[in-house]
Amino acid sequence: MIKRIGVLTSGGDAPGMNAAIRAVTRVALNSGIEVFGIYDGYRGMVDGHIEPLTRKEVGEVIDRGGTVLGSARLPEFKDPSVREKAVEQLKKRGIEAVVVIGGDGSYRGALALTEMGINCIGLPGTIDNDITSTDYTIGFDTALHTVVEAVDKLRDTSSSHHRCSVVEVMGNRCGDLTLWAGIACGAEIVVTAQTGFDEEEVLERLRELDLVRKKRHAIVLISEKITDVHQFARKITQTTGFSGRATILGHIQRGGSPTPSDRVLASRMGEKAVDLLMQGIGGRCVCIQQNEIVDVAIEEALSVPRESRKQLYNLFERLV
Ligand SMILES: Nc1ncnc2c1ncn2[C@@H]1O[C@H](COP(=O)(O)OP(=O)(O)O)[C@@H](O)[C@H]1O
Ligand SMILES: O=P(O)(O)OC[C@H]1O[C@](O)(COP(=O)(O)O)[C@@H](O)[C@@H]1O
Ligand SMILES: [Mg+2]
Repeated sequence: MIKRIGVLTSGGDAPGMNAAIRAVTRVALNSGIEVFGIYDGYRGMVDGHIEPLTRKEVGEVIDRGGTVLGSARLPEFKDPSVREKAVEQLKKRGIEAVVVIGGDGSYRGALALTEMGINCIGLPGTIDNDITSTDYTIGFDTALHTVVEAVDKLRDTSSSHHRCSVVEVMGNRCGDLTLWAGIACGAEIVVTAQTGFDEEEVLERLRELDLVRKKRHAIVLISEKITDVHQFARKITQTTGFSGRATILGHIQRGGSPTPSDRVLASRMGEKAVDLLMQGIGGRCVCIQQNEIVDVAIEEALSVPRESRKQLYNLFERLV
C-alpha cells in the first residue's frame, strides 16, 4: 500500500483550499499514510520546498481563506525537463503520489506528472467554476457570497441616486459567477461570454428600464475580460437617464472565510482523493455530480464542453 503522499495548491487560490488540505492530510494520516506539504504549487515541487504535515499543522485552518501551502503559477512546468526535476525531488523523499488542488491548468500539470509515474489526483479549487466535469468547484460558493454581499450594498446607494452600477465579476471566461450572482442579487442585466456584449443593445435596455419601467436603479453585472467597465459607465451617464458608476470587485472575490458548503465540499473531495490514491489510482480528478462525489479521468474533465446555462439565463430574464 502507498506510504507517502504530497499535497499542493496551484493556480489562483480559492477559499476552501485549506479545508481540502486538512481533509487530505487527516484522512491520509488516519489511514497510516504520511503526508508532505508541497509549498507554492509546482514551484515548491521543483525547488524541493516540501515538508511533512502533521494533524496539528492542519488544525485551525478550516475557516481560513487563501492557502496555507501558498500557490503559484509556474509556466515552465510545461517543460518536461523541469518536471523531471520535480519528479526527482519527490522520489528522493519517497513521495509516491500527489493531490493537486487547483484549476484546469493545474490539472494539466497533474496529468503530465501521472504520465511520468507519479499518480496524481486533481481537486477542483477555483472560484471560477470553470471545471466542466464538476457541478461546483471549491471556492465558487464563497466567492458568490462575496459578490452578492457587495452588489447588495451597491444597490442601496444606486437606488438613492438613480444610478446604474456596472459591476465587473471574475470568472476567467466562465460566466457562472456572474449569472448566479445576477439571479441572487436581482440584477437587471448580466453580460457574460455566453450572452455576448452588444453595447448599444444594453444601453437601449437601460433607457427602457428608466423611462418605461421607472426603475430607481439598475445593476449590470459583467464578466471580466469583456469590456472596459469604467468607459461603459461613462456612456451610460451620457446616453441614458441613469448616471453610471463602475466597480471592479477584483481579488476581494478570492478571499474570505469559506462558506460551510465549500468546507463540506472540500472535505468530501479530499477524502475521495486519498481513497483513490490508496487504490493505486492516478490521472483522475474528483467531481461533484448531482450531489455525488465521483471521479473522472483528467483528460475527460479537460475536454467536457461547458454546459449551456440557457435555462438559468431564461430564468434570469423572467425575473427582471
Ligand atoms: N500544459 C501544462 N503542463 C504542465 N503544467 C501546466 C500546464 N498548464 C498549466 N500548468 C501548471 O499549472 C499551473 C497553474 O495553472 P493556471 O492555469 O495558472 O491556474 P489554474 O490551475 O487555477 O487554472 C501553471 O502555472 C503551470 O505550473
Ligand atoms: O490572480 P491573477 O493572477 O490576477 O489572476 C486572475 C484570475 O484568477 C482567477 O481569479 C482564478 O482563476 P484560476 O482559479 O484559474 O487561477 C480568475 O477569476 C481571474 O481571471
Ligand atoms: Mg484556470
